Amino acid sequence: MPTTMTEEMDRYNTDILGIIDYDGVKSGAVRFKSVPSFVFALDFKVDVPGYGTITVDIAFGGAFYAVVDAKQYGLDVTKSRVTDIQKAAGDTTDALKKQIKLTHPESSDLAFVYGTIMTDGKDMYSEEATSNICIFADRQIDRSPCGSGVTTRAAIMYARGFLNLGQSRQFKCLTGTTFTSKPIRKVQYGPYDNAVIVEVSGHGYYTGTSVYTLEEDDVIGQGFLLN
Ligand SMILES: O=C(O)[C@H]1NCC[C@@H]1O
Repeated sequence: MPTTMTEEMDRYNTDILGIIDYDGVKSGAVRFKSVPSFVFALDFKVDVPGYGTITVDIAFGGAFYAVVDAKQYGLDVTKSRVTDIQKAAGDTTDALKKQIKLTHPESSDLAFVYGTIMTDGKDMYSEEATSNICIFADRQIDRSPCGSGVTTRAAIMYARGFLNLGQSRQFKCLTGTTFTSKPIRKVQYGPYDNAVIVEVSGHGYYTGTSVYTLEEDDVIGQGFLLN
């Protein structure tokens, strides 16, 4: 039986793969392989009104995120009020949208800052988990360490030489949920020769089954476009 994600991908002849362990009774570990992930800018200075000049890394791990040590705002991701972290991160995303133009090698519609990930600054390798909180879209707070977020963090750690191919790092968030993120393959992606495919794993739970139907005369159900 295949034992690594790469072997599984070869087995199914696919580039996209999510795997859920299931013993016939109970679900278990869940893992997926990311899209090509890459660093767009390291140590980018952004002027965030009310906070001053903040230094962020910007990278893509399925979406573009700014990754920043919460200490720059006088905050602590394990102790500060979540609303304070949400405001600082949201204001940073808003400021970046005005102060940097992003590009993506394949999809221009992905070329925007989707969120800001506040971290404990523990980027250098450790067997201990590093904590982060991801504030994304319209200032939503992720209840998990964020799949695309820990992909992004792994791409940055790889680029900085803090994480090697095949080396796992643990990420946790306020709810206590932990994800593992591991760069598994270096790839060339557009102009990025240091892009990586990242494997993210966590734990999944079965929540239910739905069956959807489209009746023949359901015209709206077929989709519509308002403009
Ligand atoms: O885990 C993820 O990647 C998603 N959760 C919040 C941000 C992304 O949409």
